[in-house]
Amino acid sequence: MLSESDVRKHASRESCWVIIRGSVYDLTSFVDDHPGGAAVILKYAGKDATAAFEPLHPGNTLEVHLEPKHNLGPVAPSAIKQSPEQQPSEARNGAPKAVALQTPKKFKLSAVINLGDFERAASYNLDPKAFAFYRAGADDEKTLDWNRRSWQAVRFRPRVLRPIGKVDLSTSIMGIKFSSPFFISPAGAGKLAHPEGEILMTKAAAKHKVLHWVCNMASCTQLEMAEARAPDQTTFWQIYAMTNLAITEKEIKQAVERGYKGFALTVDAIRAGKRERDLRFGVEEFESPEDPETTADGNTHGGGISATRAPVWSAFDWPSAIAWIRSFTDLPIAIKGIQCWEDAALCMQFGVHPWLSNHGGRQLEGAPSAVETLIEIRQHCPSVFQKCEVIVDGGIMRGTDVVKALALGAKAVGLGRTFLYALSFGEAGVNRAINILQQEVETAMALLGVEKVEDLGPEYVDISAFELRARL
Ligand code: HEM
Ligand SMILES: Cc1cc2nc3c(=O)[nH]c(=O)nc-3n(C[C@H](O)[C@H](O)[C@H](O)COP(=O)(O)O)c2cc1C
Repeated sequence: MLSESDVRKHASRESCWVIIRGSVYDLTSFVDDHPGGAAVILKYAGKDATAAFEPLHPGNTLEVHLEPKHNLGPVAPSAIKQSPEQQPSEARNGAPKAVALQTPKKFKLSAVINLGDFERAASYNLDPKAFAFYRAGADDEKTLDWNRRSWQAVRFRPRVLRPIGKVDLSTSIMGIKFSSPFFISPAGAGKLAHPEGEILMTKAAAKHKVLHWVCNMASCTQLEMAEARAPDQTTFWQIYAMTNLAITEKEIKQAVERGYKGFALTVDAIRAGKRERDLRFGVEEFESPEDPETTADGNTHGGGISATRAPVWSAFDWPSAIAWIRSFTDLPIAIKGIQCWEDAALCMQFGVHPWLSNHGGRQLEGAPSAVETLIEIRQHCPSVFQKCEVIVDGGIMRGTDVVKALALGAKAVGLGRTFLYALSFGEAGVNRAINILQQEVETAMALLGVEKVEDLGPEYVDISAFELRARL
């Protein structure tokens, strides 16, 4: 059986062994193919990576992505005792799988009265590294901030003295009826917030009949999340095309078999954005003498948990991407990461739905917010709204933001971070986030003089702030 000292000898890119769940893996040939980048793996070369690995990966990742030759067998029980300082903070706090529940909650769910409170709560309650991973945006995080502020720049044009009774939030999204026009956007690593991970989002979504658009980078498996569905619940699946397309193809086929009824292909992440919050955490740990070296060219290994995403398949063009995904399913497809009207028009041409998103400001700093892209489409190619369902996300913090998006032509409005933060309180947190949003949307529609989602239109909003910007 391999021992602690055996593993320690393989702590470099040239020979990289790690321990995960008591087994030794030789990742030397895998390091440069790792979808989360080489740096994170090299940081744990020669050490036990279980605590860092678990919350970020579905339970079957090792079986799906590694060949049997990578598994060198079990490690002797005494292997790799790290000092508390060397361990990742989640491991220091106790059980490896969850970060959030190991520390007493400082910010109670009962104190949460709006969606922004979930972020404040998470900043108190979550492990700082986990919070940084969720919160991070690219570069100076200006796009992340702008996503939020851009909804505020849209003003309402309310109508009064209209009889308003029950406000009906229900709508259909890609052919399926839901109780609300907002949904849980695909966002991974849910076990950083709660040990049960994203299945709790599926359960809360079932309770409220809202859409959970499940993420393929989730920390629960596709099967677990399918099994968590209520009998009458519909969920959709999000895809990254990985360099090993065969793996993604299998994933899509299984998603169809497992009853996912709609798909999104995410196309805005062929490289990872430079998320400096993550990098700073990496650098802080990196300075310990145990960590890998800064190389002569000034690069560092171990630069944060999402710093250098490697191989997402980046050779697709429009015809090949759509033909590829269409060869697996006739179900509705959205292309996630549309950021200009020309690409929205291409979605229309190829019979798919445009999902206006800049990945929550995590990718290209300077990218437009979904508001700006909605306005562009209205100006240059309004037929997109007739032929496609336009989906949006990014910076939605209020019911009023949802209503503004719908008025500008969106069919469905996603929220990413908010539901991850809410998940730190378990299913109850996600339930509360949905309740808060439903109440805020309901109030905003009533005050606007509208009873039904389909009655919202551009006459209810004033976008002159954006026209002024365009003229300058
Ligand atoms: C040991 C074998 C490992 C395998 C087979 C593996 C596999 C994967 C795969 C397949 C993904 C893409 C997500 C998915 O489709 O499931 C991923 C993402 C990722 N992995 Fe690993 N991984 C390994 C080790 C590690 C380790 C030790 C870390 C240390 C923290 C790590 C951190 C990450 C991160 C940060 C992401 C990206 C998450 C994101 O940006 O959303 N991985 N990994
Ligand atoms: C921590 C985190 C992980 C994410 N993971 C994914 C993912 O795996 N796939 C994807 O298409 N989008 C992913 N996103 C982007 C979200 O789907 C969504 O576009 C974004 O969060 C919306 O912005 P918001 O967080 O301001 O609501 C992620 C976002 C965050 C914050």
